[in-house]
Amino acid sequence: MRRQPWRMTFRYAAEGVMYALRTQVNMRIHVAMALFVIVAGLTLHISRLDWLFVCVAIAIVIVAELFNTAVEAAVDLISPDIHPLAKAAKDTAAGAVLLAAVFAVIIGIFVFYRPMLTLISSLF
Ligand SMILES: Nc1ncnc2c1ncn2[C@@H]1O[C@H](COP(=O)(O)OP(=O)(O)OP(=O)(O)O)[C@@H](O)[C@H]1O
Repeated sequence: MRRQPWRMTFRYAAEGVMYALRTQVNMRIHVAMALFVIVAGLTLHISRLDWLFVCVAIAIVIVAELFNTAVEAAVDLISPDIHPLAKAAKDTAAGAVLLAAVFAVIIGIFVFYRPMLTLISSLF
C-alpha cells in the first residue's frame, strides 16, 4: 500500500477514535469519567506528581478501550460465526480494559483520598 501523507494518517487515527466513541457505550463512559476526574483534580489542586498518575491512568483505560474496539471489529469481520478463538480474543481484550479500569480506580483512591477528606472536613 502506498505511503499516506501525515495529515491522512492523523485523519484515519481520528476516525478510529470517533468510531469507538460512536459505537462503544463504554468508551463514552470512560471519557465522561476522565473529564470528571480532570475537573476534580483542578478543583482539589492535586500535585504535579498526582496529575502524572491521573494522566497515565486515563490514557491506559482509553487506549485499552480503543484496542478492545479494534479487536471486536476484526473478530466480527474474520469470524462472524461462533468460535472459541473468537471468544478468547474478545474476552482477553475485554479483560485488558477491566484491568486498566481497576488500576485507574486504585490510582484515583490514592490521589483523591486525602484531598477529599480535607474538603469534607473543611465543610463541617
Ligand atoms: N464470534 C464469537 N464466537 C464466540 N463467542 C463470541 C463471539 N462474539 C462474541 N462472543 C462472546 O460474546 C461476548 C460479547 O461479545 P460482543 O461482540 O457483544 O462484545 P461486547 O464486549 O459486548 O462489546 P460491545 O462493547 O460492542 O457491547 C464476548 O466477550 C465473547 O465472550
